[in-house]
Amino acid sequence: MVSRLVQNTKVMKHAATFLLPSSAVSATNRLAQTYALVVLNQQIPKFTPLLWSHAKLRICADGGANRIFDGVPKLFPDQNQLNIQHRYVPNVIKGDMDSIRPEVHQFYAELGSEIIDNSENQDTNDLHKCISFIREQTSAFDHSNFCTLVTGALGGRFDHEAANLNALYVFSDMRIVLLSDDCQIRLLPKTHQHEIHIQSTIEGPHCGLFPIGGPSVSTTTTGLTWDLCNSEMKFGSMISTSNKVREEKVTVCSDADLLWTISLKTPIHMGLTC
Ligand SMILES: Nc1ncnc2c1ncn2[C@@H]1O[C@H](COP(=O)(O)OP(=O)(O)OP(=O)(O)O)[C@@H](O)[C@H]1O
Ligand SMILES: Cc1ncc(C[n+]2csc(CCO)c2C)c(N)n1
Repeated sequence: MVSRLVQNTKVMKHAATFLLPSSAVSATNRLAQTYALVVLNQQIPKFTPLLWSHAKLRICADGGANRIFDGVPKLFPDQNQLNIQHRYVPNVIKGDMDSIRPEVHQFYAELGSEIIDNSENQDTNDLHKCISFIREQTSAFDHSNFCTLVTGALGGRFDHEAANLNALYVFSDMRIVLLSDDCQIRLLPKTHQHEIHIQSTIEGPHCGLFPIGGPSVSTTTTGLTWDLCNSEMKFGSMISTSNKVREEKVTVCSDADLLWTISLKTPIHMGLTC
């Protein structure tokens, strides 16, 4: 996953193969990753069941449990709603517990979800609490092979969105991908060069690359329509938005932590099997 190339610089590989059914990922294309899924309190993407099937650990952040309870059955309108609710039971529900509805709390508690009430902590949001938990659980794993997928990080209140982006920076040594129906966002830490393997059936072409934690004096890319060549980027000056992927592999090398975002398509296979 992390190989060393020129001048001993580590290369981190990225691929959104979690948006493909397991059967569609070739052995060469497959990154040996273990996934956790965190469901936040925003509309769940229609491919949530696919993420659920890939994940070894499924966590709802407080009101995220309502989203699974209400939202997953709606994705399978022809099926028995209660059966679906019994099939999608989170391992853990964690947060300050001011948003989960009492009947949802009771339903999942009876089905064995571990419920962790952190209402005493009003200094970090529920995504932060969930990722801290994942970090504790996975300390035995090689973090570079572990990836946390997050649904519902975008949309609605901008202070929530800002806190969710901040979580990428707070936990910059972990692989975390924020997902909505329309796009995905991940942090590319400056500690590595990056190779992003584009899954063109499900993502692109629109993409963006920019620093939000501090300026970049020098960023160089390949594989984009508007590549950067030792370019400076900062808010208040140039940032790369409405760019497009031009090749199956995009490379990024920067002196700053950058956010990478790419649009998502809606192919048939993202539709569902439950
Ligand atoms: N509109 C939103 N946009 C983006 N993320 C959201 C939004 N609403 C909720 N979330 C995410 O889901 C998590 C759980 O949502 P919940 O409604 O329980 O929030 P909360 O922690 O009680 O926050 P607050 O009390 O400020 O509303 C939040 O911590 C946040 O990460
Ligand atoms: C400087 C500062 N600003 C805001 C909050 C409030 N806050 C931040 S995260 C959170 C939990 C939301 O579930 C709450 C209430 C704080 N503690 N410190």
